Amino acid sequence: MDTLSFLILTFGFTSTLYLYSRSRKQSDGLRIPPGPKPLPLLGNIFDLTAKELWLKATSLAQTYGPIVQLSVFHPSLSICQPLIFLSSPEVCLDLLEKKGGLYADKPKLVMAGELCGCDDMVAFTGYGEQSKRQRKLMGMAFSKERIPAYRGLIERETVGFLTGLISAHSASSPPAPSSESGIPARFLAYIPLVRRYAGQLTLSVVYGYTIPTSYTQVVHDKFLDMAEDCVSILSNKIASGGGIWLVDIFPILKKAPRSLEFIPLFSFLPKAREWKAKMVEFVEKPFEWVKSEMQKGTHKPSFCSTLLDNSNEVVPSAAANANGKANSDISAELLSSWATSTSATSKPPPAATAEYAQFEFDLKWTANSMYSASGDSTITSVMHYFLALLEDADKGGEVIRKARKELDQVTGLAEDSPTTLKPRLPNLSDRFIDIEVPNGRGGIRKIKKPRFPYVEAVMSEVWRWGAVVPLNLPHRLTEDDVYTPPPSEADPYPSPMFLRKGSLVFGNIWSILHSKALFGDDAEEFKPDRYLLSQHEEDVLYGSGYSEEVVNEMKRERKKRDPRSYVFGFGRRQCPGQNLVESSVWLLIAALLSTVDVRRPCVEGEDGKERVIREQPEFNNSVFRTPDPFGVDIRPRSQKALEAIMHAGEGGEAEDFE
Ligand code: HEM
Repeated sequence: MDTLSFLILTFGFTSTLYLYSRSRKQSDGLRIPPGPKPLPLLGNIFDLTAKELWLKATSLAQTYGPIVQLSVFHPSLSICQPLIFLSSPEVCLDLLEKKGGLYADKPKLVMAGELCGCDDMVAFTGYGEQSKRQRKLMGMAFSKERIPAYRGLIERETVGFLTGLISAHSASSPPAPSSESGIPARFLAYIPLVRRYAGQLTLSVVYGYTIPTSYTQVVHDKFLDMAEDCVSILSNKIASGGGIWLVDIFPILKKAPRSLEFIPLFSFLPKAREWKAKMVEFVEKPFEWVKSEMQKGTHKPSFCSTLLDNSNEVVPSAAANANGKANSDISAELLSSWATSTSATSKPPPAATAEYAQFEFDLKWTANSMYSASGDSTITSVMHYFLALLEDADKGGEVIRKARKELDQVTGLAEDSPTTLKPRLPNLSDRFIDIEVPNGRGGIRKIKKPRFPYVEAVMSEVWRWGAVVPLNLPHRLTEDDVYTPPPSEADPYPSPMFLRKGSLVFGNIWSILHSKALFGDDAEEFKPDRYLLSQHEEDVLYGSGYSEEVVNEMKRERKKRDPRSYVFGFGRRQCPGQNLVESSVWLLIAALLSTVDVRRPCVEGEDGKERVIREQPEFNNSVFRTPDPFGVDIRPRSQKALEAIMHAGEGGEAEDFE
């Protein structure tokens, strides 16, 4: 298309849309959700901030109530894109969960999907056959039953991470140069280690790939670097400001000839080409690597290799013929053999059918989605832990003292622990104790009781206080909907609202997790004690003689104040990695609490006096609430703790694969 005809076509198209929209009935006489007044034509674009949009959405909810609508372009235009923010647990539950089928779709974004090549990433796939197939594959890898199989892997990486931390801070390390921010680099040394830990866990599980260097060496790994680059492009560039680009509203813009790309309006086109090339590489390279390792017979069993190796049992038509077994039974057996096996098997290559091609395509994109979604969320959780512990240290270290009181009884890491208790790191089998209590009806209730309630509370509070994905990921409404929200301070007598088909719906996780109504007036503070059970709750949940109804009612009540009910999103798109991070983040937090002290960095001023560096963290990522790098002084708590880490790193528990 030449430049002139392109411009004429674009002008004609937008004018037609505008004229058509002026006569269009929008809401069947019902009110649309409230929000700040949109500007003529432009709508609310100036209310959308690229930085910490969740704060803006929360303050709008205080003014307008738990459902707020902003629009890109004026709501009277049919080209307007409504953005709906849900800021209370009740409305998230009513819409995203109870009406889950209507709200499970994803926006079909021209820029992110078609132009940047992210259409087939799980978080972008529309609700339908493809997303169901992909979620089924992930369910096979990360169901609750599967998680114990990753125990050895999680423990090994936790030890590696601690060893790296200790070595980065040890006195014998060469003095590290100062960073650009003026903070000596050794106080920032934990960041590449967290990144490596998060990446390595998923690389092992998904692709069977092990980064060749140890945690004590500086690491630039091809797959890790690629993931970091692409996830940063995704969340900071492509999805910045809600992920809506002008080309999403006017798809015709994508056809602009290259000769127009020097105009700022069309600068998205060369960017999209560059980003797409990177995304394609990010999906293809690790998957091709697994296949080539399999051909050589040198692969380690992983999610990809197991499914590829047994594709004739997983691909639907083959599975239907295989001994008459249902597909899901075969899958469960198959994955169980993978996670416990340590050696590679080799089978003849599968037949090249359309179904097989579909299976490989799904597998490749699902693997990539798990890999890209797990990195930043895990890194962000760990950084929130360090931020919280810095505040705790400022206040005298009550959190760490209470947590250690519990952990030391098992790990023997206190200075006054009995000598009969061999000092060691915590491991995943320490987490729960199995108890059996009479259920009040002559039977037995089997319960997994947390052994360290305070450590559990620290993890819950890290997730609540930090809010890893504060605005959730956008869902798309597939049909017009009518909803009356519950009364709120801002809207005490709510009337029914019209929610338009095609609206993008954001669950404002941040506002829920920081709600005073739910968590009290001290909701802004980091306070794990808020989750500790009262004596009555302890009796009902773990004591004998209470009926199932009473126990279940108490569980329901506690669930409302459990951050896990919100941090992993809602309904049919809820995070599939939750069970894995429940274990990995728990162990990391328990191990850090047990073994290392966390303080604000100190530097020597020109006057020779020590100066504490106090940084105010900035949050510039628009999807994850990842703080910009901040300095932390991390040291082993004691000689005993140091030896426990070094000993675990030399072998011992860390090699204990199940
Ligand atoms: C603390 C860690 C994590 C947090 C807080 C978290 C949170 C979330 C949230 C809020 C969503 C959006 C849910 C929605 O749209 O309603 C999501 C989606 C997703 N997460 Fe996670 N996540 C974490 C770790 C992981 C891990 C470890 C994996 C994979 C191994 C993973 C894989 C995914 C995928 C594939 C999606 C897209 C699901 C879909 O659209 O159907 N996440 N996560």
